[in-house]
Amino acid sequence: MSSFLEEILRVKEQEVTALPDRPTFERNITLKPSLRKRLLESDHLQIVAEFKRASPSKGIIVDTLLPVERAKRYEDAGAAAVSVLTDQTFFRGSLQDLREIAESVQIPVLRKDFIISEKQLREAHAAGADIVLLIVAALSSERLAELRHFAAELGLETLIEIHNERELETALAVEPDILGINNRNLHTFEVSLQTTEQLMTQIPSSIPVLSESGMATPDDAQRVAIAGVSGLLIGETLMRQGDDQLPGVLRGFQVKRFPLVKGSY
Ligand SMILES: O=C(O)c1ccccc1NCC(=O)[C@H](O)[C@H](O)COP(=O)(O)O
Repeated sequence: MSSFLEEILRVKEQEVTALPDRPTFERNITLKPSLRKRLLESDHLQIVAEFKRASPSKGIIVDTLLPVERAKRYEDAGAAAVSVLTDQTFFRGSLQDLREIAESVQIPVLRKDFIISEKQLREAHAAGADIVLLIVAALSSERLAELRHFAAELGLETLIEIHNERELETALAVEPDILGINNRNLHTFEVSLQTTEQLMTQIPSSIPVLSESGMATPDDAQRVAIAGVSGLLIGETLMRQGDDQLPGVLRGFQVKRFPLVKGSY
């Protein structure tokens, strides 16, 4: 395990210990339409647009945007879902960001965090998330299976994230709703789209795949589209766009899928 991941998991263990078994608030909105379904049915790459103030690799990205305002702009620009980083210590996010966004948009909302406990899943559900991230590198295969199962019981879709072949095997064993290939190396923070290109050769076409991290231009989207992904998870590039530029930039990433899905020929 990378030392960064070890550090973040130490902090998560402490946070989880302090969490109540059951959230002190209840979900007050219904679940949104399935992202998995949209990924499977669309003939263009679908964009999961991330609300990301800061990151371990870049420090502060932008701290002047309001979560609800930006999420609504993502939705208006055609994003398929909003990803909300809820980690405070390393990404300056919060569960409050997620609650506010989930109450304000009609597209599904992903809780992007380092989830290691059922408590966090209950909390995500109560706050209004529709999808949760489970990172294979952060969990034993047994815990991954338990958390995946519990998320399904709550009605949450799972985005199961991998970085390499070994993690792919573990992820496939738990039948992910959506598979995420993260192009960012957790040891060096370097980003390489080759990670997506290489792993896509081993993934059955029945599983919708998001390529995550490092998407800067439509050429990047085209590259991973050719490899066969169904969508992209994009944070920094979208966060850095002004309101006027955002729709055009987001549209630029919505390139045609390969192989073209049934009905789109
Ligand atoms: O973004 C980071 O620096 C980072 C470092 C270590 C673990 C995770 C990290 N980011 C979480 C993500 O997966 C990204 O926020 C997401 O894929 C979007 O990436 P990008 O488009 O490159 O902002």
